[in-house]
Amino acid sequence: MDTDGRPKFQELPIQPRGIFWEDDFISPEHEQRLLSIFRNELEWADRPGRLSLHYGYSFDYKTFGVDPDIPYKEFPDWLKPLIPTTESRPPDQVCLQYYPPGAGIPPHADAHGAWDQLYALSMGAPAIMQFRKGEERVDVDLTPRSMMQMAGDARLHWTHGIKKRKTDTLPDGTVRVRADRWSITYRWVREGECECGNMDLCDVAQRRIGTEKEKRSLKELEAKVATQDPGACEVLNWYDRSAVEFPIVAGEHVVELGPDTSLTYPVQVICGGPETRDELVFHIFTPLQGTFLGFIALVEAALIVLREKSPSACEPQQAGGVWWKFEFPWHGPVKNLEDMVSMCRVTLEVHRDELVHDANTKFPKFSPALQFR
Ligand SMILES: O=C(O)CCC(=O)C(=O)O
Ligand SMILES: [Fe+2]
Repeated sequence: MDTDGRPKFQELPIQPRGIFWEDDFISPEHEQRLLSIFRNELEWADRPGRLSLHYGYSFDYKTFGVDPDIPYKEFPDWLKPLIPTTESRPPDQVCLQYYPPGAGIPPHADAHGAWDQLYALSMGAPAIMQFRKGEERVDVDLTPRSMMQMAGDARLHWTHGIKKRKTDTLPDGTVRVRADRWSITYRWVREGECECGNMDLCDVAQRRIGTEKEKRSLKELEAKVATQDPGACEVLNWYDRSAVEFPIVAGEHVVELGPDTSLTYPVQVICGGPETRDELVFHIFTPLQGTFLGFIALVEAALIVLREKSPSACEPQQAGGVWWKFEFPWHGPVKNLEDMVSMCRVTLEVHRDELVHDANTKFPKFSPALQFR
């Protein structure tokens, strides 16, 4: 691949096919200047784990395309020279991510329906990315200053992820300690539909077969939601495993899930208000129909974790106004529930009504106004 005169941008001779690579996309001096900007000039959320900042367009969950209502966020000056020039136009969405030691990203395939091309630039400390397909595992060392393009099989038919751990073991047995890593991922909106047909990984393929079931189950689910019995533990009973979609449920709060808005699932959580003081009502809304099966697994995994960590938290009478914080460092359809359970972070905060405001400030992501228009 040498479309713009950069002979170093070459496909790695490994499975999965489709990983194109360029070492030294930036110089060590350039990298140092960037790290200084990332460390000193950017505003990062104050919480542990992987953090993200977004540039360019935002994603609209209804159309699976660019959201015309969210203004385009110009690429900052430091970002402009880092844009790959191997595509015919600049990327539509760019995400800068910070991985402190121990942070990772669960195995996933970036949404096929929304995005076409995908590139990632690595900076700071190296980390091993694992590609997976069925039982196959392939480790790729994301060395600093390298630019990787995931195309073809690597993009569509294998998942990729970075284990959440503090060391990586190299092929020669050396144990390498993780340190701060930054990556920039670049995404181009897909024009047309993904036709890969991979039922495990493709949200388009899943949506196509899910649509029929959704229509059938929608009425029934609407009725269920209207008369639903409040209580967190009821959530699992709200859905019929064969049903694919919940109807839109009016709610007050939207929680961001996933590493960036492109891959974020909006979830509406209704907390006990004055009329439902001692009840916990937990509503889930996702217009991302194709990935909803994955989403159900996600919620299920979260609840398993939640029960294990604090069984009594599931008792509605103890709630009296509850803020649920679901943090899933995950996006894309779920294949492996075990991975999900080990990766998802669920925080349950119990508040009295008068503390709701505090919770809002503490977790600004709960505020729909801040996060989603
Ligand atoms: O950090 C990286 O290099 C890749 C992150 C990633 O897979 C993603 O954001 O989808
Ligand atoms: Fe990814």
